[in-house]
Amino acid sequence: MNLNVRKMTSALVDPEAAGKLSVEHVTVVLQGRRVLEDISLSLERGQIVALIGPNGAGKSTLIRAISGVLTPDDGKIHIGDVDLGQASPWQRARYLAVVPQISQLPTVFTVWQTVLLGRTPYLNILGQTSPQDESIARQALAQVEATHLSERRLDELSGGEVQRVLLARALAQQTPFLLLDEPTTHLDWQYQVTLLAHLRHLADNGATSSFPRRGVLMVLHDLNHAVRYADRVALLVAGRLWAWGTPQEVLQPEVLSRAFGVTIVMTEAAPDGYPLFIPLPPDEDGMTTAPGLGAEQWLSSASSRSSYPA
Ligand SMILES: Nc1ncnc2c1ncn2[C@@H]1O[C@H](COP(=O)(O)OP(=O)(O)OP(=O)(O)O)[C@@H](O)[C@H]1O
Repeated sequence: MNLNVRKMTSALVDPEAAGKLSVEHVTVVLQGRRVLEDISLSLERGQIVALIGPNGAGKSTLIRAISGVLTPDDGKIHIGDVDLGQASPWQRARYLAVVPQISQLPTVFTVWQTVLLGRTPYLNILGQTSPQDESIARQALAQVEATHLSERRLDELSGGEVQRVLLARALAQQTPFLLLDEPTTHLDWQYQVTLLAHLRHLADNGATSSFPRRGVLMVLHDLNHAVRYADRVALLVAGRLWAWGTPQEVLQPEVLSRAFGVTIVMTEAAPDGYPLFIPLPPDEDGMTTAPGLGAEQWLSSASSRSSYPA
């Protein structure tokens, strides 16, 4: 019975036709607190959206609301014409793959079993994986350079290795949209930039020619990654969308300093043409100021000196 329902809902899913994920006026109340309030934003195929904001702002909650782990108290989330609130978990899994924070993981599986779980939405009526599923899982592991870890258990891996395996599972799911909650946490600098460049490639070209242009929504704490890799930035503060737009529009030191409660300066361009964001250490009163300059003066001079590449 259940299997037939699965077959029917699968037939209704057309991820290829899904061009845009829309979050419309979403509010989430947890234990009587409005953790998200009237959030609206969108993610198109081919785009990377960075979700930034201080601890506790609601970033993970928004990822959980979009992925269906929790139900918004108000508002809607659509992919194309599909209302995700009405979609079965099976349908959602054909549209969205999620890379959660590592702390949310079961660790008893091997790497191979974990990546193969990404093929669950495509299993045949007997629940078996096909040679094609296994080939796709192998490719996904190779893409994150983790083939050599296949037989290891997740609880035997370093944080960075687990992060890459989770990305492989999401890639194996072959969905048009990817949601990643702090994907660069635990990764060393080489793997951070490799991962982000790979996500950029997935957004621009897709993993395979048969599945082009993904939409990527990711929580980032490093503003220097957001400025380089995102097409749009959503700044959440205390459950509200403080700013939404291009990196040039949102990543302004005055806005960021107010949002994070620390003086953030934007310095001259790095060799690749992007500005650098640096939080200043607090002084004895707990405030942060630039050495030798008042914060305001520093911020205005930093703004006027900094430029974004075209
Ligand atoms: N199940 C829950 N019940 C009650 N409150 C919750 C629950 N989950 C999260 N919260 C609260 O909701 C707020 C937003 O949490 P969330 O994890 O979305 O923040 P975040 O922006 O992802 O933070 P961080 O950067 O620290 O990961 C926090 O104040 C948190 O304490």
